[in-house]
Amino acid sequence: MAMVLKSMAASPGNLTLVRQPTHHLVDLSNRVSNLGFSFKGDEKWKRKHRVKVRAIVEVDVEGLKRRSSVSLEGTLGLDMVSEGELMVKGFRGLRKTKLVCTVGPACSSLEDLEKMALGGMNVARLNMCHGTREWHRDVIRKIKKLNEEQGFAVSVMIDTEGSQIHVVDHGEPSSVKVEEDSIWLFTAERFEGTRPLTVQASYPGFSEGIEVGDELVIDGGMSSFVVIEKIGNDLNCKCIDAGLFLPGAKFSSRRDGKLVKRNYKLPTLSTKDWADINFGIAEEVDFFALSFVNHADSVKDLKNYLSGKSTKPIKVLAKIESLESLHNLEEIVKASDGIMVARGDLGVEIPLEQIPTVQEGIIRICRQQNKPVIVASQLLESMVEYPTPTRAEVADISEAVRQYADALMLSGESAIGSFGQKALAVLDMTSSRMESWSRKENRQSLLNHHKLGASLPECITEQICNCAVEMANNLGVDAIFVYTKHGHMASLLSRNRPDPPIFAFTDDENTRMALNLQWGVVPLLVDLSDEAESNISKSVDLMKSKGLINKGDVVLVISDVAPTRTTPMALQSIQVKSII
Ligand SMILES: Nc1ncnc2c1ncn2[C@@H]1O[C@H](COP(=O)(O)OP(=O)(O)OP(=O)(O)O)[C@@H](O)[C@H]1O
Ligand SMILES: CC(=O)C(=O)O
Ligand SMILES: [K+]
Ligand SMILES: [Mg+2]
Repeated sequence: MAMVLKSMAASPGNLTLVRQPTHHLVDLSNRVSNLGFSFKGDEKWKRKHRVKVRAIVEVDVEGLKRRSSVSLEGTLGLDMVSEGELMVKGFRGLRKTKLVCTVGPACSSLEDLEKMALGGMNVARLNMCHGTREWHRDVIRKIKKLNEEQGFAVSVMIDTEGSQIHVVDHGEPSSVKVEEDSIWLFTAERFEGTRPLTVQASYPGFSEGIEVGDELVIDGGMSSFVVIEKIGNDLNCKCIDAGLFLPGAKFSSRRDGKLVKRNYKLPTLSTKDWADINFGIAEEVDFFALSFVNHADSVKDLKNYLSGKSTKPIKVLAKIESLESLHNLEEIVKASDGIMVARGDLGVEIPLEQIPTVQEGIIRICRQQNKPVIVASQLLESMVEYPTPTRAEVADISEAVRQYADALMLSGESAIGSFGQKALAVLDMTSSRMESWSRKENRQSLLNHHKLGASLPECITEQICNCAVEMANNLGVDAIFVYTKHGHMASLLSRNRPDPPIFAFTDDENTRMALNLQWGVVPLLVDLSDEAESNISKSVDLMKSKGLINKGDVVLVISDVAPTRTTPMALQSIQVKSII
């Protein structure tokens, strides 16, 4: 696969091209979104002078030569990665599945973050389990700087530490081998240094509800013990399945093969979590991912807190990673703005073989309830160390895409791995390939048209979106345009997983950043007037002038016009426009 930059011309002005694009083009395969163009100089100046910079790019994808003119003019409110991708791959080539990357020491420099953004990162995740607040602040500011100065639109997510009874410290910095029949003491006692065959639990009440004869399963099966004696809060345990003890290992307990429900009455949000939430509010992040949610109430509490405390509407995602959350799933999904299937900790709490069906069930409920859903953990675990994925990992990613998850997430692969960008490229390529393959199957029936709206106007909006997607698919239109203030119609369209991409025009920056997580939605930040027709013609003209839509393209347009003085009726419509 070869890519050659043919020619490039910049209009006069004090704009500086700071990097030659060829370097990115060569090593990042067929993603011409990875153009690597970046400009010094401030955004306002560029907008004011409507600077035009065009590059002619010739791409040789599997023997098929395509020539494209890539416009880097001012801003259409379309992020530069989507714009580049649209130019080269066309409407059908846009990836629908969104990508979330955990930022850690391996990718926290400005340069690495830029490469991740170019590689298709839609959302950057910061795990508050690690690093200092200063470190996180620095990363958030770098991402915002890249967005502002280089035309990216990467959203920021803060993932809380949460208060799970988790860590069992065995006193060693690395893993410890556990021999069959060896006897170990699990204690909540705090002591300096190490004692042989002794592990410290992080919480005094860790053994509550655990009885003699129960099984302790470490990290979902790394090793297993049977409880032979209970002395106060401490447990004497015999290893019945030899294996490993990793530092910070987690455990679940089972009785007669069934999980023992443990009710530690720990708050979902600890004091430290609340401080991290305040930090996220101050830094104006876009999402909070709430760890170890057990009940809808903790989601509601946080949402209430945010509505009083944050001027910016920050979305709250609930992480499903406990047995209890599965019992309260529907309520939690209803209360949240989105869900993360946190398979890492979930695999400690439930038998591993249940994860695939649980994942599919969660995705189905999320789609029914119209909430975006992220599939997380171990998607490309082997790539933390190796430059290629296992075939099983590629199959796992493909299955999550086929199940129509909104987003896929990298954890250690990007945070600490040696091949973070490559792992991102694997996610990108695998999901794009699976999307185009499964587009041929009509999966709309899977939705069973679960009715969401309670009031008539809500039902009308929902029906319009359902019908619009059916029409768009049947007509084979190139794109769907929707004009939306809060992103509701865009998400209702996305819920139906249409064949064409959904371009969501909004004048609200927060809506734009929130839509980054929704399947198939390309959010654009534009000025919207009360005049629906003028909004439509303005955006079509802009896209045409930038060569993003062409003569002969067919676009399905959904507009939702609130009543005004001149038009006292609310009007929702579907139009089909042929570009001339
Ligand atoms: N900011 C960071 N600083 C240092 N290491 C990090 C950071 N973020 C992630 N890591 C490392 O990457 C690994 C995987 O990251 P991740 O945060 O996704 O862990 P996780 O255990 O899956 O998440 P959670 O703690 O929410 O269950 C962690 O074990 C940690 O070693
Ligand atoms: C992502 C996360 O928290 C987990 O998988 O446990
Ligand atoms: K976390
Ligand atoms: Mg977790």
